Amino acid sequence: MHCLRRRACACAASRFFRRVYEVRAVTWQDQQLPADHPPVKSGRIGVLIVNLGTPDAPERGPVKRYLGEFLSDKRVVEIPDIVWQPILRGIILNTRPKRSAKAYAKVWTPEGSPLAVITRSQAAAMQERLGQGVMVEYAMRYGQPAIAERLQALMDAGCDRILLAPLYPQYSGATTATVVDKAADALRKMRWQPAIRTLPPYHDDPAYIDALEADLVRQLDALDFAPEVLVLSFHGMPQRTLELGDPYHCQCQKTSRLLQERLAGRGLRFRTSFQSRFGPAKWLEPATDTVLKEEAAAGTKRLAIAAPGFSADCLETLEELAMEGRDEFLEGGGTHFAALSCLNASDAGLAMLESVLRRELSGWI
Ligand SMILES: C=CC1=C(C)c2cc3[nH]c(cc4nc(cc5[nH]c(cc1n2)c(C)c5CCC(=O)O)C(CCC(=O)O)=C4C)c(C)c3C=C
Ligand SMILES: [Fe+2]
Ligand SMILES: [Fe+2]
Repeated sequence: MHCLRRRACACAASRFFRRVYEVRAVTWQDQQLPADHPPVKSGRIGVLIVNLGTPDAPERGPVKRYLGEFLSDKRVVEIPDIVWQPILRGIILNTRPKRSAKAYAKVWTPEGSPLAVITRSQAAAMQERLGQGVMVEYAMRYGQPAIAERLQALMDAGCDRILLAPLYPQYSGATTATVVDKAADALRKMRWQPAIRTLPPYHDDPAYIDALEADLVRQLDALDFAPEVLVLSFHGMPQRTLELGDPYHCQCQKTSRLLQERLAGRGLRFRTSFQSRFGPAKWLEPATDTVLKEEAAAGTKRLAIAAPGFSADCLETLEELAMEGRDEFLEGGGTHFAALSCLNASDAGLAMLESVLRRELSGWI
């Protein structure tokens, strides 16, 4: 501190403190920046859209890397490392990647994994709709583009207020919370942090229910058959997470109830179910595959299925529901099956995203 005040002094400590002082002085005294100083933040607003993540290619190696990161997240698999890591590294990562890569190959597009392609187009559409006053980026919780890197990109562009928007309508520790944790890991390392807001779950938001209603009605009306049953399938979670207080199950049930109220009067019967069971523990029930088999066995001939909890079509909807689910239902005796698309970058979906983002940005824009 002594050398800071004696600006004529040329000792090393003085040179160091003078440099620190000059940088701080930008805000304190509005002095000129040194030529090599990084750009000073200029008070822009950023939005970081985040989804789950997906492998870089539908091949064993990239799928193994992706699953290794995903399934090592303690928010996703809540088993102590000493027990879980040997199972994961010794068994799961030696068997599952090959099988999952085959499944990914069935849904892969020339532009890449559906989840990545759709998330990218949602971010581009939000940039267009929110205008130049807001900078929109997207990141993935697992894999690329990484949250820390895109947060830094927003800050480098001058954003000092950032809305972190995990695109999960229903909150769960394994999805929403782990995105916030990962962003916090990056923020923890920053001297000068941006102000952060997070997008709350929007499972019962009228804008979300409106969008689902409009998009599902549009798709149901375009079918060449009239379904008797509409299955609303949500991603599953271990039953234990519900018992420990995770609100995910209740939020799925609420979305389902609100949607059924909107679609009442269309002559449909509704089933709510949970898909993608993983491992031997008990998961939320009823399981989607069980419901499809039950319906077929009970004589239902025409069935449609939608996945309202997924903001973008992905392996779980395009392969598990639209391919495996179809086979299960038709092999059981059903005659007509339709897997309806997620909101994706539909007009209804984008209007809903814009509406929830604008609400969270209020006071900033
Ligand atoms: C313990 C395992 C898993 C939990 C818990 C889990 C929760 C969960 N996942 C999603 C959304 C998605 N999951 C996707 C793929 C996927 N999920 C698991 C396991 C758990 N998910 C695995 C192993 C996989 C990979 C595919 C496979 O090998 O079967 C995807 C699709 C990703 C893609 O690349 O397309 C999404 C989306 C939610 C919303 C959720 C909890 C609420
Ligand atoms: Fe999953
Ligand atoms: Fe519940």
